[in-house]
Amino acid sequence: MPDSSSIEARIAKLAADLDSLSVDVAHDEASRKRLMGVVMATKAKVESPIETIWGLIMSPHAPASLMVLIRAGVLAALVAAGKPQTSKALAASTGASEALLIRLMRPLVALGVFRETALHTYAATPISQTLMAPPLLGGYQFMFDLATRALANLPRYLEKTGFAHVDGAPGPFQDCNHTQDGLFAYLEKDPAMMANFNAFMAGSIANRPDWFTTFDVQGIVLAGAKTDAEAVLLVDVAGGQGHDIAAFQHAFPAAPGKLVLQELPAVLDSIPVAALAAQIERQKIDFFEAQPVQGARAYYLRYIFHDWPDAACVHIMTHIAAAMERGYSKLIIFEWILPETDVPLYPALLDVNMMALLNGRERTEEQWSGLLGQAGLQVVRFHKAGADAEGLIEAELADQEMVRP
Ligand SMILES: C[S@@+](CC[C@H](N)C(=O)[O-])C[C@H]1O[C@@H](n2cnc3c(N)ncnc32)[C@H](O)[C@@H]1O
Repeated sequence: MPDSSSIEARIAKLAADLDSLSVDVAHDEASRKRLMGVVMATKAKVESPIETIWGLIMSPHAPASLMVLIRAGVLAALVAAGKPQTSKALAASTGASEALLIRLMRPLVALGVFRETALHTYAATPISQTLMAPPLLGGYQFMFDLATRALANLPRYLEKTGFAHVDGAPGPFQDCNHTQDGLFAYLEKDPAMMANFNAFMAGSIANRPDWFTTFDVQGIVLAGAKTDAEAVLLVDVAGGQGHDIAAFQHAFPAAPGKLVLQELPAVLDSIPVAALAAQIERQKIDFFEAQPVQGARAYYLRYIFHDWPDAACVHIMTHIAAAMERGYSKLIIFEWILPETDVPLYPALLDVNMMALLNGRERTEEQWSGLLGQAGLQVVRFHKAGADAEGLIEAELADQEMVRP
């Protein structure tokens, strides 16, 4: 057994190496991710099972504390101040109890969300400053209020169903909110939370790259696209407030054909007129009804199918298939393609999130092929960007006769 002084010396050397490495990888995303993977894998080996279990049990407490400070206006007040604030001053400016603030600040200071600069005096950190960005602030509130509530209810709900697979409404979300509504109908009745959700979707989630910077858009969409005035190049089906198609238009200003953003009426109505370039046509739709654009080069859907159980996905896909031109139109899906084994933590967690919130799911290649097949479509190619990233599923009308809705 190595003596403890040599172990101490090795730990000190490792700490120093990690410290300098963390600075060196700060601007090299691939190396930074690799280092994070190594650190997490090492943590899992070094941590005792009891520490791991206790970490899981205690993990909701910090997000709840932070949510209170967001709602009470403390986060915004601290970030806006740009300098340390006492608990007394924060309590006076927000109306929250000073004793409450002091208690909730403790775990967040321990996690580095805020900094304690003196007794009961706090300052923002890069974490709290970053959290003020609308996509993150909206996303945090949406996820905490709706997803976390549905997730907390998941065990009780599943116990009631005899642990049946979640495959449609009513599911955990309906059960904990005592509603028949799905998430999107629910959001329509809560405009403030819908604004949080739309801001969340509009931001590039966790700095994920756009599909057109990762995949071969030239080969998949642009090459062979029709150039006549009426031709539609790309339909962003359920594209939120248009952030994705706007970025596409910005990246390919000379691409031939029209760009169409389709969404539910309430979402389209929430987009200011000047927010999107005039070249982007807006169209109100319900994707459970007939697809109004016939024969587009590409029907693009990002983060749509994981929101829905299989039967609903086939329904949506069947309507798109009915509008596609054989040998020309493509269905392009930008979502996770789960590996069969060793699924990375983030998409594995997202799958559980989809179950609790939307009765939806993430899918493997085999599951994607099965769904598309039921809608009269076939996979041309699964384009992958690594196990820890979303992939692009390129599909076309299947060789056999198309299924009509
Ligand atoms: C998870 S968001 C994805 C939005 C966007 N594609 C993105 O990646 O940011 C799902 C979107 O589906 C839209 N949606 C839900 N039900 C719909 C329906 N029946 N018809 C059309 N859009 C719908 C929602 O309004 C929401 O913007």
